[in-house]
Amino acid sequence: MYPNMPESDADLVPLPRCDGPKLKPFKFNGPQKIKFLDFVGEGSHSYVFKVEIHGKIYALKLFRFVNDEDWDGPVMLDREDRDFREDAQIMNIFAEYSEPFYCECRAYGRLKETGREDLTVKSFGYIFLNEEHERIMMKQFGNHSLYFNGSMDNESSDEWNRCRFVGKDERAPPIRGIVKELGQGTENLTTPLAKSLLKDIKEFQRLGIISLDVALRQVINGKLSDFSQAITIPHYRTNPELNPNPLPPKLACLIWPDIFSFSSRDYWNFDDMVNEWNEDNNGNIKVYANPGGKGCDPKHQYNLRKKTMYTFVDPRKLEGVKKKRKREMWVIQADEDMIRRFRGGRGGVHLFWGLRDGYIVPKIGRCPSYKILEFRPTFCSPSPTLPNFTS
Ligand SMILES: Nc1ncnc2c1ncn2[C@@H]1O[C@H](COP(=O)(O)OP(=O)(O)OP(=O)(O)O)[C@@H](O)[C@H]1O
Repeated sequence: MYPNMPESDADLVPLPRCDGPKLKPFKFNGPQKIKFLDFVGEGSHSYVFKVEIHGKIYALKLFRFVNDEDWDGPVMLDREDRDFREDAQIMNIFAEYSEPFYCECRAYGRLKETGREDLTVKSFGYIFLNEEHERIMMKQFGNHSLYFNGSMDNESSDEWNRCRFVGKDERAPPIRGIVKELGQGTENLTTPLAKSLLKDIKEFQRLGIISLDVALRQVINGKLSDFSQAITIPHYRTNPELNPNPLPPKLACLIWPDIFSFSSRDYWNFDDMVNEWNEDNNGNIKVYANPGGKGCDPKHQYNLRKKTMYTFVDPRKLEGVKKKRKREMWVIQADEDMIRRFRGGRGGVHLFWGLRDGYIVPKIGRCPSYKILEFRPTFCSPSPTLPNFTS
């Protein structure tokens, strides 16, 4: 699940290995040589440093080995008695799509392959920090109480998270990092910035990248810059073809409301960001995704007469990578139950997932919306075919 310490450059393959976009390794052109200059910031998944490599300045985001309950893997999703934590194979199937480091690799991979790196701060590839640099970094920034083993505010008391998957040589897996352009955060939301961020959210979604954790603290150089929770298509949450083929229709039907919920949530978070800014700063920014910034208040978001709900982009269509782009909203038929689930702006329909025959599948018995979906097959919407990025 966590890559082992590489024995040579040949081990540094584009990651993750699962279907979909990948990030290449950073090119050191020789042995790893990083000069740590400053501590820049931290988040729930990482510590970020200002570093110098070959005379150039970068931001280096080093990822924690977050607790299994805190990422979209079998432990968080399944919540049943069976303990997956020590099963590297099972953990890996999910991790390659959903563990924070891989989430970020996949999102950056998609931006690169589609030529849309302009949407965020530039990434120059991933690194595995070698033991010498880890020692130097921990010593140099000891005053920041760096703790990589566990989630923020919930650190594991021992090295278990990281060290349960040691390689043949018994060495702990390396700390994983992504080298990025060093930028500047902002505490100031303005109308032009809000407009530009809203436009960017739609662009990310058209490229099949959602769950953007939209918040002002994520904005670097005027761009959303944290993809540690991003879902990038193809993903088991969005693509039935990653599941047993053919996926029984009643399972395929379960998939899209989940992704509709994630897609909408990016806009609710955007509206929250604007509302919070206005409240805290006596501001008057009027840029909202949903009418009046009221999220999923049915009065605004739904046309109750026609019983439709919408979000702005169907990310599965990957319109952003096509030559002729359609700018259609994603409009769905809704029933009272679905509307009830979205009411209040934070709900939606989310699935539980599990493993069957090595594939990730929705768990029927645990799916709150199973009944609705089973009896209303019109809710099914086929997953579009993925374009071939290499052609
Ligand atoms: N490229 C960058 N240039 C300058 N500062 C950065 C850069 N990337 C991140 N930072 C700083 O580091 C902090 C943590 O980064 P980031 O939000 O990417 O980490 P995270 O662990 O994924 O956070 P979160 O808890 O929001 O998911 C940011 O809030 C920001 O202050």
